[in-house]
Amino acid sequence: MASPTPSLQADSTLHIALVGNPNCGKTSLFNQLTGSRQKVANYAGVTVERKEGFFSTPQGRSIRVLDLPGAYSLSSTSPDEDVTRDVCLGRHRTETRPQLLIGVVSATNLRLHLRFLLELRELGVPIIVALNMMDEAKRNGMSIDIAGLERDLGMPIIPVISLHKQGVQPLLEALDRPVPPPPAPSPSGADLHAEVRRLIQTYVTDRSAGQERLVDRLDRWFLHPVWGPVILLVVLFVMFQTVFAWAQPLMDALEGGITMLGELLLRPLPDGVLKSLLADGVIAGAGMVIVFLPQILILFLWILALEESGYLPRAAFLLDRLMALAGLSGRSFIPLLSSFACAIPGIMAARTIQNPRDRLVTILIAPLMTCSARLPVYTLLIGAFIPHKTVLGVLGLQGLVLFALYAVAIVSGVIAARIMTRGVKSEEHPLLLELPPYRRPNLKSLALGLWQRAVMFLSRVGTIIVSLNVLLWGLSSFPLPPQGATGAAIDYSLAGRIGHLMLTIFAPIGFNWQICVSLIPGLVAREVAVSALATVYALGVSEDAAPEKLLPLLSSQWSIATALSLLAWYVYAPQCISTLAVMRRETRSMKIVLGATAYLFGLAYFAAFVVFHLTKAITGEA
Ligand SMILES: Nc1nc2c(ncn2[C@@H]2O[C@H](COP(=O)(O)OP(=O)(O)OP(=O)(O)O)[C@@H](O)[C@H]2O)c(=O)[nH]1
Ligand SMILES: [Mg+2]
Repeated sequence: MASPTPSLQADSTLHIALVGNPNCGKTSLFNQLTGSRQKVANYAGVTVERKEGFFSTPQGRSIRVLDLPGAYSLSSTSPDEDVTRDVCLGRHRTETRPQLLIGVVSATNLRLHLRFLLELRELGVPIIVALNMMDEAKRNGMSIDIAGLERDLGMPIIPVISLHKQGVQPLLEALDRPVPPPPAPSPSGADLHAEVRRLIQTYVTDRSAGQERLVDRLDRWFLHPVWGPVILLVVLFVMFQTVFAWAQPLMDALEGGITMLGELLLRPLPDGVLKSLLADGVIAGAGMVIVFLPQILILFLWILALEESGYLPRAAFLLDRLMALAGLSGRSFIPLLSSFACAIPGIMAARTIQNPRDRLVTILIAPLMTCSARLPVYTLLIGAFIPHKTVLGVLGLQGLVLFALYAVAIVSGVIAARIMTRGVKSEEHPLLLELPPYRRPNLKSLALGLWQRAVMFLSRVGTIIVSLNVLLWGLSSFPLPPQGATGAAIDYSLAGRIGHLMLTIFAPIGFNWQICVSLIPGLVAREVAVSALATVYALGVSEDAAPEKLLPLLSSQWSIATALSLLAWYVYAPQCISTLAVMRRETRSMKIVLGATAYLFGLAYFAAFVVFHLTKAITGEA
């Protein structure tokens, strides 16, 4: 149940915090308790900052709860774990020490998680143990003598399943009882590992012990030195193929719908400024971007399913050698992988990296990983310039080119990192990655995740993209052409003039003035370039010419060299203000941000230049 504002209840509110190892289900539990939708995924290091929530127990006790980043111990060495340590020790700058800790422990990983719990016991703070993932433990044939363990540990233990509301009911009820006294610490100098072994031997029966588990059987394939990388490649390949193949019918339908809606809305309006604003500024612009919703959702469906499946840390393990080539460790993999959705969470996830140099390099190359905002630009250009045909019988050429764009970005990231680290090996501890159990993605949470993405995307279109496009429309429509002018109005406008001026810089890489105009709003957010192109071209036709669709227009007006050059530009250019802002926040250095911006724009220009001239030489275009 969501609760009233904290300030009203400040005095009587119980302050609790969820503490435990990474991936034990703290955020799942937090979401069930508070009704929030914080990110949950099946790998270690998902939560990197504390999150606050409020709820009340069945009997009306109001509670403030903190979800903390997972930690292996209280002697942390990475910025995310620092938060957890500081809160637990009462040393945090803004948080008071919680009155009660919920020690979250996964029943499927007691060997590791009980150790941290024993460390928490030393703190002298009341603790309730939430023994999570009881469903999985039962399925694995495990049984735990909870009453015995509870007595031995001196802390109440509440079995929970954080996948659904009923699963956490027992914990809610426990929170209605008086706060337990702090547990007695272990005798000083006790060997915590030995203590954990004793506890498990005494209270846990694992009927599956000795049998080969599904995890091991799957890992034999997924981590195989030859088959592992082959499977990884196939997974990525299929992913990009489906982005085109599955999305096409949906995109066509959306496009048809938007065109119809536009006509319906615009028909009653007289020709003039208002009609042009709506048609060329809003509908052409926003419509052009909305069409890409299916592709973005398909990409996210894959990302969410992979995140939940437990496969990602395996991929990190396989790519450890590639990371070593870049002078980084496998620990940089997940932050970089998150950057494929969006560089912002990726840069934040770099907090899980202990070594400061590795962390900085990871942050600096994160914007090179292909975020989902590039997808509209990529697919627009691929759709216009790459023929829709299959090669080798089954592979779509368009999907193949998309795959290649991603691959180029990854290789560039590796090279950039190698230059920054000068190939010096990472001093990060050797990769001790936890391999989580495999899990079938839950359909409900997938659907919810996709829904959240769709809402986010549409609200971005409705806010940033529409406003930038309206602004661009204004710049492209005024000042009005002089009396008796013959060309398109945009040629006389401010944007038209700026575009022509920018040609001095961009003509050498094959950009025309329309592309230059679209780059300006595209600096704020990448997708805007697509809607901006739609607006610029819509305004570019003279009054009596019939409006044309953007795609055929581009393929008839641009040379392939220009299209490929723009694609190359988009692989590298740091056109996203929010990414630069997060970089500033995470590194606390404007110098780093300026350096990153300069190196990324430099790379973009260089790559576009090479691609443009190479393509021209190959195709023999003038
Ligand atoms: N079967 C099962 N899965 C669970 C349960 N609780 C959580 N999970 C899954 O466990 C994984 C990790 O959950 P999170 O809530 O992200 O774990 P966390 O402790 O917040 O992880 P970090 O933020 O990385 O420290 C996800 O795949 C969840 O769906 C449970 O009770 N049963
Ligand atoms: Mg979490």
